[in-house]
Amino acid sequence: KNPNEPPMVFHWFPIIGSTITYGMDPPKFFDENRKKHGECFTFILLGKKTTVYVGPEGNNFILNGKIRDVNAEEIYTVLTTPVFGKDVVYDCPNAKLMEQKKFMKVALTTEAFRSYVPIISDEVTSYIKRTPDFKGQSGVVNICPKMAQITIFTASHALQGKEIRDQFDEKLADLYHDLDMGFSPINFMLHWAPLPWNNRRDHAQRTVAKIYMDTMNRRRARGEDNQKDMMQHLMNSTYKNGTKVPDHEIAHMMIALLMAGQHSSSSTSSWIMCRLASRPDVMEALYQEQIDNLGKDLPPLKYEDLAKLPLNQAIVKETLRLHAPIHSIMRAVKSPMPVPGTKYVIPTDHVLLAAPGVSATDSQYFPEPHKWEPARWQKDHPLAPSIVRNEDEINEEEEEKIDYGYGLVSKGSASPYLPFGAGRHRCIGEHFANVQLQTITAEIVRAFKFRNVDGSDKVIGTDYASLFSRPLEPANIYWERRN
Ligand code: HEM
Ligand SMILES: N#Cc1ccc(COc2ccc(/C=C/c3ccc(C(F)(F)[C@](O)(Cn4cnnn4)c4ccc(F)cc4F)nc3)cc2)cc1
Repeated sequence: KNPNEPPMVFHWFPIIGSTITYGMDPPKFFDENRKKHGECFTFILLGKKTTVYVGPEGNNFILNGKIRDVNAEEIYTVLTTPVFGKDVVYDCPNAKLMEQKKFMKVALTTEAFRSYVPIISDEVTSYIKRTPDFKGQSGVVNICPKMAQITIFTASHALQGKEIRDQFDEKLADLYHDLDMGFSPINFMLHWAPLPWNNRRDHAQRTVAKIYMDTMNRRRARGEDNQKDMMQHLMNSTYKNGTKVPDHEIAHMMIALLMAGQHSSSSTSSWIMCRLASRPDVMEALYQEQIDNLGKDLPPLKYEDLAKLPLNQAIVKETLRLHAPIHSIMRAVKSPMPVPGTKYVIPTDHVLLAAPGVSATDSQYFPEPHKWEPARWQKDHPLAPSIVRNEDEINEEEEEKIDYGYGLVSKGSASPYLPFGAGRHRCIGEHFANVQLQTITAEIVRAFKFRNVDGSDKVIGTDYASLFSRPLEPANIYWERRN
């Protein structure tokens, strides 16, 4: 029992430690141990001493840690590099990742989002028309695979461009599935194993990268540089040391963006649909909000309309508060880290684990924290977060911002709501995700009324076994077409 280290969670076996209890239900594991040991405690995850530090202080300690103290790529590269490809994201020095994030973020402009809204709307409406599961006037559907389909089409078309999206129908869909099989927590441990799915993953990675590189060569051969999509922007980008971004790195960044956009949005949009089915009253309020603000003939959605639908925006915010796709953010400790206000010094053989979702469901910040109540994000609502009146206000007014090389990001050290992380590794896809999710939600609300099959307000449990927490399957929803 070392007084200079955080308390250790009791466990019977070495190696296994608390892996199963944590892996089955991370939020329950965090809550139980926070009550026993306080906000900072250590447990054994697959043989690694893993120190959890929750709450705004913990989020700040880990997410705003100095680059000489905390390291992301050492933990994540075994998972991401076989799937994305070499020399990008976690397979390069952090300074290079910061430049890559700048390139990616610069291409995600308001002007680009203006063009994405009609694209996403069309993908949703045409999908609803052509898929057999939505034939007829009403029925029951297992919603997760449908949302995965809708998100892959919208994410690939908007983020990757039409020529890539059109290849998605045939071979890319299967290749994407093989790539995806490699994206699982088991590969944190078994990434090296010549398991059948790891061989398929490697073949898929090489094939998908080749599709991107052939597309780039075709564009050059035809002198086409007018396309205003992500690939074109990356082709025109140059690192600070003067070298142009090599084609294989462009292809690998495109795969990374596709994986990020797909998993986070398909999980979040599935949760949105499950939550709407549990609250038909909210779905009606959303429909009425569109009529009140866009006119009863509901003209085709455009980017500017999204800002006129505050409840629609709050749906995404509240769903991410209860269902953040990334429940555990991890860092390797590179030099002993004293924990302010305690006598703990975290040694370099520990891994740090931040769990922003813990403070997002803490009644100290959010009254009735487990109630899905999108209206709480509107001013003066009885359940409005006391400290976080509205996360944007905190960011604009009081919150400190720092530029790590890809634009100003909030430290988020005061905020108990950080579904997109904070600090150096903060998400650059937040605005794209909001445009995509709000557009998908608004189109689904126009087309259907949802309710739970048993008419209750219950919501399905969470599957934590995959990399991104998502609804347990099947998540059946009763749908009825609005005529
Ligand atoms: C609801 C949607 C999303 C959520 C909740 C989300 C969440 C996050 C979180 C929590 C992080 C920090 C990870 C860490 O600190 O280790 C992150 C980083 C990142 N995300 Fe997202 N994300 C979403 C969508 C996207 C999209 C659509 C893209 C790309 C278009 C994207 C690209 C990235 C990138 C490039 C990083 C930086 C990783 C790093 O710097 O280490 N994300 N995201
Ligand atoms: N027995 C057992 C047993 C034990 C344990 C468990 C569960 O344990 C854990 C522990 C940690 C984690 C971490 C999730 C994690 C981290 C990084 C990434 C990522 F890097 F991939 C990402 O951030 C993803 N991202 C960002 N924005 N959108 N997507 C990203 C970044 C940049 C980029 F360009 C593309 C990206 F897509 N993805 C996911 C998940 C589960 C289950 C069972």
